Amino acid sequence: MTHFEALRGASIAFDLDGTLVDTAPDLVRALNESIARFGLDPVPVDDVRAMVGRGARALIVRAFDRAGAVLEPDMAESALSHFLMTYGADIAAHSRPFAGVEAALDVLAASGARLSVCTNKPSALARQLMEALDLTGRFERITGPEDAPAKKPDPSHLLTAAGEGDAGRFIALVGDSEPDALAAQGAGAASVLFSGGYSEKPVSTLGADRLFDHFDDLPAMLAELAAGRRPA
Ligand SMILES: O=C(O)COP(=O)(O)O
Ligand SMILES: [Mg+2]
Repeated sequence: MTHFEALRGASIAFDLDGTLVDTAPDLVRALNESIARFGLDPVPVDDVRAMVGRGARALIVRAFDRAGAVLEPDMAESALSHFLMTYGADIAAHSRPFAGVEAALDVLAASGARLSVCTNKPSALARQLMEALDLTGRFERITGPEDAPAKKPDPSHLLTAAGEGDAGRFIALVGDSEPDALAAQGAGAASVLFSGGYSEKPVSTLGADRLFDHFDDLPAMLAELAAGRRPA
């Protein structure tokens, strides 16, 4: 297997929804069941892809905004708890890692990189999904929004996910949307965005250090960035 020496000791954090795993089919089912109770029409899956990334509550708010419907606070609580329950009841019916994810993680791990998850998905659901897809053991840490001082785009989320390590080490966040790019930039880390994920805005407008279309290209891209950032 290929090894990339520049990645030894690097901390590479991954976003979950829309980056490691294509979760939209299960998210859309739970979202549509939750909003149907308030008379809202179903949101098509492609629209949901542009609405994920800022957490479960934001997803509900965006669905109401999209329908031009008023969301009272008690309705928001009820829709959110229904969504969390429905989604958690069958979290990985159709959700699968994107093509090439496991192979890319193998190369990064073999290169000595330390891997973590940095997600705005509620922590318990993130852990449940990772278990269901047998991905947990590949990561040092799964850091959801409840595990950090503040969630993405706050850089403290990425720094919590990256954990302790040498001060000058290479840190990157591999994500798919604006909160990922901003968290990486705020932390002084490299931002690498997947073009096949979920983003409200075109990923090319988010100021990322690199964009990639397929996970096969990711390890070499990270290695090149890490080599460039190495202190002389
Ligand atoms: O659940 C969300 O809204 C976002 O999750 P992500 O940070 O893994 O993309
Ligand atoms: Mg995401």
